Amino acid sequence: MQQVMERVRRAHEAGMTYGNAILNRPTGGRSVARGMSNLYKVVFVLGPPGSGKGTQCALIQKNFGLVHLSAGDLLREEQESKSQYGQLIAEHIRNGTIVPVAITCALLENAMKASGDCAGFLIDGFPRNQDNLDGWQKNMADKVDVKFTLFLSCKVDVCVSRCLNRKQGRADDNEESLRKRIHTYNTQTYPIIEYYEKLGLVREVATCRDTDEVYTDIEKIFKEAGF
Ligand SMILES: Nc1ncnc2c1ncn2[C@@H]1O[C@H](COP(=O)(O)OP(=O)(O)OP(=O)(O)O)[C@@H](O)[C@H]1O
Ligand SMILES: Nc1ccn([C@H]2C[C@H](O)[C@@H](COP(=O)(O)O)O2)c(=O)n1
Ligand SMILES: [Mg+2]
Repeated sequence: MQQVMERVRRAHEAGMTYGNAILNRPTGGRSVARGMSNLYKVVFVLGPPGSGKGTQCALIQKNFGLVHLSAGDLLREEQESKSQYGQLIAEHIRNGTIVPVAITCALLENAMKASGDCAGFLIDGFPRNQDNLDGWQKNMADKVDVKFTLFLSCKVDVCVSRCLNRKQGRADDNEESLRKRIHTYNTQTYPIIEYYEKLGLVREVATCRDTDEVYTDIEKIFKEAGF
């Protein structure tokens, strides 16, 4: 994981201020924007913790050639890479609160720039609150073409049970963190889904079903969207 972040870091040229520190941010290498008519396609993937975002994104990536970027995974990698933001990120993850967008948006943009050619990006777990949305609009809106938001809906008890049985050693897969993560989802993330819904940009798929059944519905959505 550290190697991935190092590769991403080497692509950086300029600094981005955040608080008293600098989070390096790429300006060189391949641009995210590929001309006015050829912007990278982006699909946001949102839903409660454990709804199956990572699981379904892996299938979409495999079958449609979009690159899966999980904001949570990028933050965990950044934390593990002895980043100056490691402690801040760890605290947010444990408390189920949302890391300031300057960090997350820079990680996402860096990862996009470091990716090879692809059909687009699946941005999993972002934008997760108003701060995420504002930061994205400010820094990325004119560089990408957001096709839609895939909303994976699922009952809370099923989500919690999946996370508690996930066994990936995540610091936040415990009952206390999950309670906080669900609260953050309900109060901060769901309003973002409602925002995209008002724009006619939400495609909802219920995920309290077998993985294959869920994916069949998702596949139709991506085909209809021209992927
Ligand atoms: N449809 C499904 N049926 C049963 N188990 C599932 C299903 N989808 C995912 N899972 C399992 O539930 C757990 C959580 O799935 P996943 O990691 O994809 O969720 P997530 O939405 O990315 O969660 P988080 O927001 O916490 O990262 C995993 O162990 C996964 O294997
Ligand atoms: N946009 C984001 C995405 C994630 N985080 C932090 C806080 C989340 O609870 C944690 C885990 O995310 P997940 O892997 O469940 O998608 O990562 C954030 O602060 N901002
Ligand atoms: Mg996930």
